[in-house]
Amino acid sequence: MQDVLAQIIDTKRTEIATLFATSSFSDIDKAAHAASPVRGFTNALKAASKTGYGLIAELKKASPSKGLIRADFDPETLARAYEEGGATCLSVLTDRKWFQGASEYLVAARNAVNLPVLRKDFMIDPVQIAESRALGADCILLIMAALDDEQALELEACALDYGMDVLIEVHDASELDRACKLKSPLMGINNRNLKTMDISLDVGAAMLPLLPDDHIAVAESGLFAPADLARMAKSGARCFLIGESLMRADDVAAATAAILDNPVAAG
Ligand SMILES: O=C(O)c1ccccc1NCC(=O)[C@H](O)[C@H](O)COP(=O)(O)O
Repeated sequence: MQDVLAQIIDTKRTEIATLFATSSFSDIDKAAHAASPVRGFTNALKAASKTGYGLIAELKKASPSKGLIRADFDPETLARAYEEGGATCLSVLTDRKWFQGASEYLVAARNAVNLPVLRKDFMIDPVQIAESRALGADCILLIMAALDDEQALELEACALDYGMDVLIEVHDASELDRACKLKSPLMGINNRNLKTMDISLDVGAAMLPLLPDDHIAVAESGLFAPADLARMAKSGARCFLIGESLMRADDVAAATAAILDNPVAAG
């Protein structure tokens, strides 16, 4: 039995074959060059973390580990609530099979706000990078556990050529070593093991201090309360990626403000 990440990557191979059956790379590349200008994702996080926390708030309808997370999932409403609550950037899951996401959600969410947007999907081929820019994405995710060094370099170069930022994601020290050979300074430490789906904040606590000083650390997954952010902050993170805990809130704007521990925005 394959691990979860390997199964998701198999899905991506099938999706890419389907995409190439109907479109050429050059069609998608043209659309990427015609897309609306990028909003600076890394710069927004850098600016936010100078005075407080930077938050990447995730639109996540469902997940392999939790099933359906939010039934009344409306990307425009949720994006506006995140912006109102003080999020710095958005992350939108576009994978259909495993997360009940959609490319359309990214377009709708980005059009509803002024925040930079990460396309949260599983990138293994340059055509997905071009497609992400064509959809309007400002940043893409590269998961080191899903890529070899050559693939990571190629995909990062492709994203940077389109002017997008890249969030590199690691879960252990050997992935971090490999990630440090890339150019992007934005480094996510995922508390979730994507192969087993186990979550432990001990991962962030141990890994965050290992990041070189010229990198911007993003603590990802399993963050449910201000105390969780405080624990990651103690280990060096000023930026956070949060999905499930905010998606489950009745009042998403208030929950966003509250997890940032920002009483003004929380009203
Ligand atoms: O969320 C999952 O179950 C999952 C399973 C397999 C691969 C990736 C997965 N999630 C991606 C993420 O890491 C999270 O969406 C993101 O960091 C937010 O995490 P959370 O706040 O715990 O929803």
